[in-house]
Order: sequence, then C-alpha cells, then structure tokens
Amino acid sequence: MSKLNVELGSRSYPILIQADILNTKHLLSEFVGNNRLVVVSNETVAPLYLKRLSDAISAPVESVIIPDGEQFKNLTQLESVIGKLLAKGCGRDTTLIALGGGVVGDLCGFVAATYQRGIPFIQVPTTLLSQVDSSVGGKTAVNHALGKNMIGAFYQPKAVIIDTMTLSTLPAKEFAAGMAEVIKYGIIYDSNFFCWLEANATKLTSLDPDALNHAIHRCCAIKAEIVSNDEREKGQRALLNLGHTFGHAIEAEMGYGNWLHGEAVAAGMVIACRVAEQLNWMDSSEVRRLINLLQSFELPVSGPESMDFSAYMQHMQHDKKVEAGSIRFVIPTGIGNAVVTSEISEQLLQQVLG
Ligand SMILES: NC(=O)c1ccc[n+]([C@@H]2O[C@H](COP(=O)([O-])OP(=O)(O)OC[C@H]3O[C@@H](n4cnc5c(N)ncnc54)[C@H](O)[C@@H]3O)[C@@H](O)[C@H]2O)c1
Ligand SMILES: O=C(O)C(=O)C[C@@H](O)[C@H](O)[C@H](O)COP(=O)(O)O
Ligand SMILES: [Zn+2]
Repeated sequence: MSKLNVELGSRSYPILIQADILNTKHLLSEFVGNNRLVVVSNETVAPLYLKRLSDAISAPVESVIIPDGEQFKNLTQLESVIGKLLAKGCGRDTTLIALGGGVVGDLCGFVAATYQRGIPFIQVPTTLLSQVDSSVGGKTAVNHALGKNMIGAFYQPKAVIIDTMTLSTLPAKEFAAGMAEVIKYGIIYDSNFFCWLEANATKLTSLDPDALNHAIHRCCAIKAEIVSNDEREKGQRALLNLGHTFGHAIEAEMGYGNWLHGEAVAAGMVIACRVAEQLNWMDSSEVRRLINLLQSFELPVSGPESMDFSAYMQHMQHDKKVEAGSIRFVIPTGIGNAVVTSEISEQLLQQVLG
C-alpha cells in the first residue's frame, strides 16, 4: 500500500492507495470511531461496490443512492440527500462515505460540509479522475445553470481511500477523461512526469497495475503538496485550474454531462496552450506534444464547433478566478510550468477562440 498525507494541521488526512484495498477488513475503523455510517453513492457504482465496501467496514452501514450524472450535481439533489439523512434521523455523530466518481464526491462532500453545520466524510473514489484529483483537496460543490461548482465549500475529508482495482469496470471514455487531469499535472508542475506519460500511454490505457499506481501516486502527491501550501486557492492552487476556465464554459454551454469534465478540460488545456504559443511562452512543438498525448487517449483537442468567442466570454465572466472584473487565466510557460495572469487581451482570446 502507498500512503500520502495532506498536511493541514489538525485537519490533515491520509491518502491510501492500493489495488483491492476494499477487501481489507475494518478498513475505515480508525477514521470513524463509533459514528453512524452512511454511504452516498449512485445507481451505477452502488451495485458494483457498495457490498464490498460494507463488508470491509465490518460495521452496520446505511446508504443513500443518487441518480448517475453530472446533471444531478445540483441543489435539488443536495436537498434530496439531506432530506434522506434527516428522515433516517442522522445526527452529528454520522460519518458520510462518498463512494463513486467526482460527482458523488463533490456532492457528498458538500452535504457533509453543510449537514447540521458539518459532519465528517471519507472519500472512496472509483473513477480515475476522482482518484487523481477530485477526492483530494476538499473542494466540494454543486453546479448552477450559470456556472460549474458555483455553490460549495472548502471542506476536507477525514481520509481518501483509493482502490485502483475499481478502475477495471470504468468505461474507457471515463478513463480517458481522468487522463486529462493526469496530463494537467505534467503541464503545470512536472515535466518529467509528462515525459513519463508520453512513454507509458499504452500501458496506462491497458490498465497496467504498476503504471496506474505510479500515475495515481504522482498526481495525488502533487495535489497534496499544492493543497497543503494553499488550501483556499489564494495562489499556487489556482494552477490546478489549467484548462478549466475554458473547460467549465464548455460544460455549462453544452449542458452538464454532454461534455465530460475531463474532455472539456482537455480542450481547455489546448486552448490555454494556444494562448501561450501566441505569447511566445510556449513553442509550437510543446503544444504539439500535448495534443499528441491527449489524442493518444482519444481526448478532444479543441472546443465544440458551435461555440464562438462570445459564448466563451459569457460563461467565463462567472469564473471563480475573476478578480476586480478581470478574468484570470492559467497559462503554461512551457511543459512543467504555468502562471496565473489577467494580462490576456480580448483580441488574443478572440484570435484563439474564433
Ligand atoms: N473537487 C475537485 O477538486 C474536483 C476535481 C476534478 C473534478 N471535479 C468534478 O468531478 C466531476 C467529474 O468526476 P468523474 O469524472 O469521476 O465523473 P462521474 O462522477 O460522473 O463518474 C463518471 C461515470 O463513471 C461511473 N463510475 C464511477 N466509478 C465507476 C466504476 N468504478 N466502474 C464503472 N462505472 C463507474 C459513474 O457512475 C459515472 O457514470 C465533475 O463534476 C467535476 O467538476 C472536482
Ligand atoms: O482542486 C482544485 O483546486 C482544482 O481546481 C481541481 C480541478 O480539477 C477541479 O475541476 C475543481 O473542481 C475546479 O475548481 P473550481 O474552483 O474552478 O470550480
Ligand atoms: Zn477538474
């Protein structure tokens, strides 16, 4: 088993990574004490993994099951989950366990942050995207029609338990979406990791256990370090938003769920790199390497044909990185480095976005 730690003083927590960790007896006992346990999952993941998780916990477990899809990461569903917890009589001595991908994790985390002013929760992520990104760092949220993750809280889990074996049932398109966030870490932070991804793309697609373990471990280590330094995104954490200003605009414009989050981030990262290329911050060979790597996972490398400059601008005004009315963009300065800047002219954006 590999173990990492998110260092946040009294709110620090471990990330445990292991194939088949869901077969470990008394898996969560050190994190839950005598609390009542409620698993929040969805109608796809629960039939696959809820029994295994319950068996591993070796204590009574209740569950709340939500419908599957990004379009259900909303206030209606939040209220519904809270209503079910109230109907069960759950008090503050309840720990929630998010079993599923980023949608379940973000929603369950926000329920935990708000239910009776806050109860503990544990992340058990089952998609590649959630194992490398969303389960770590405590960004919890639901979407609003006008923007992604517009209603939420920073609220850290008590532990992140990653069973890499769960990826064996993940649809290929969802695996690819997770790879977009994996590649993001290479661009913003670690050029060696980017080179490693170029060399190991085939192994990753075929779910080679060692390659998967290395990629998940490296991503979690980078995210743990960034979050430990900047929990509330006052500085460096904003780099994790590479591709998201454009990507979130795509998700909202196309209707939540029609473009997967990772697909939109893939297209958004290429757009950010095209901006960098125009500024001579990145050379075209580096942009080509990103495109090639994304394409090796069959990810999109441009936004939807139907979206033009004004459609992007309309959504990007709501981006959470807007400061004093200016949109701040994460722009790479090469493979392995990126900066946050508000100095991107509308003219340049129009040129890149069309
Ligand atoms: N909080 C954060 O820091 C953060 C970071 C990145 C993304 N996100 C959010 O995460 C969400 C995307 O997460 P996602 O890509 O995991 O999508 P998801 O949660 O919708 O899961 C993708 C699909 O895979 C299914 N699934 C999950 N695990 C499975 C398994 N093991 N086997 C078979 N099917 C499985 C799900 O039911 C769903 O249909 C977005 O809402 C995004 O905004 C949050
Ligand atoms: O953890 C972070 O910080 C990130 O930005 C990770 C992103 O991959 C993730 O999609 C996040 O939810 C986006 O955050 P938002 O603040 O732009 O909604
Ligand atoms: Zn993301």
